[in-house]
Amino acid sequence: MTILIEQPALELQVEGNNVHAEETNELVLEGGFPLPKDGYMAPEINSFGHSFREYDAESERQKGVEEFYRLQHINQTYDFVKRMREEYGKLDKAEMGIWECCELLNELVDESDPDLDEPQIQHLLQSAETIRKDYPNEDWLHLTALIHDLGKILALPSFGELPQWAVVGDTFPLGCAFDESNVHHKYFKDNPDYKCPAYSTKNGIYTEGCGLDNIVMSWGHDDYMYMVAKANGTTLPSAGLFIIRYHSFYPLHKEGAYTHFMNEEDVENLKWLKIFNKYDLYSKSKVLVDVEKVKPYYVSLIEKYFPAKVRW
Ligand SMILES: O[C@H]1[C@H](O)[C@@H](O)[C@H](O)[C@@H](O)[C@@H]1O
Ligand SMILES: [Fe+2]
Ligand SMILES: [Fe+2]
Repeated sequence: MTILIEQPALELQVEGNNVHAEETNELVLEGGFPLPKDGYMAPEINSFGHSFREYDAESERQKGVEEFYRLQHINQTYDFVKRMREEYGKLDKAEMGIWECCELLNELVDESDPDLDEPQIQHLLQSAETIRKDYPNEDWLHLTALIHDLGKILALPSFGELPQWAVVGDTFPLGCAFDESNVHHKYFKDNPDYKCPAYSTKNGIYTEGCGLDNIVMSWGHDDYMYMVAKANGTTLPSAGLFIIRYHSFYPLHKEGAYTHFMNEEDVENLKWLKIFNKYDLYSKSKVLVDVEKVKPYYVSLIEKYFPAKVRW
């Protein structure tokens, strides 16, 4: 069922290369989900003058990004992920609040990202502030955006200082064939799993429709943050947790690969992930957010959805 509700129009806002088109005045309710009509006009080029996620274009970041994917594709194996899940599942690395964690990302620059070379705290706030403008009433979505990349602390010394190939970049399932839509797919041929017959068919060790929850994904900030949020009893809705866990799974949400593993709940949650993705990707900009100015709002959301101290 689709219900149309009148909504006040928002003004046109232009910030650097981010343009928010005038919001349409209709809010579409589909199966209980309020989905504003496509109001966000994404910029066409990134801060380096290229299209977003252009992995082959010659740019100042291209070489480093490709080398990143070479290492990631060789080293992420089924056994490696199992070990990581066990180690980080202990949540014995630190105790701290969510905002404190955001501040730790002040220093970290993501080597896998062709579109942004700013510290990660800026990316968190840029995506949260952009989605907040278009979805003012979905506060869970603002908080989801704020925390979706917090798992990148895995690269910091007190969290094991994992190499970036074990922290960032797009994610993909292990235990089945690597789909060709993965960026720089060619480097998988040097992954030990590539030669393992049990992992080389379309379904591999899984069955169709088994649900993404049963799939072993490459290890990184997504699965780690999902683990942390869940084990600490967050009250974020299931769509928020799904966004956190699969936002780097571009082969699925952008290319439509691996969709045969989804179950009904995944299909519902994927709708929100696709919305979120626009803000995650296209909000990347050289125009920085004033951290102190927006802090009180986000601290209030953290209090609503998380305990004061979180185990990491
Ligand atoms: O380079 C990006 C990284 O910055 C993101 O945090 C991750 O979610 C993406 O999937 C990845 O490709
Ligand atoms: Fe991410
Ligand atoms: Fe992100």
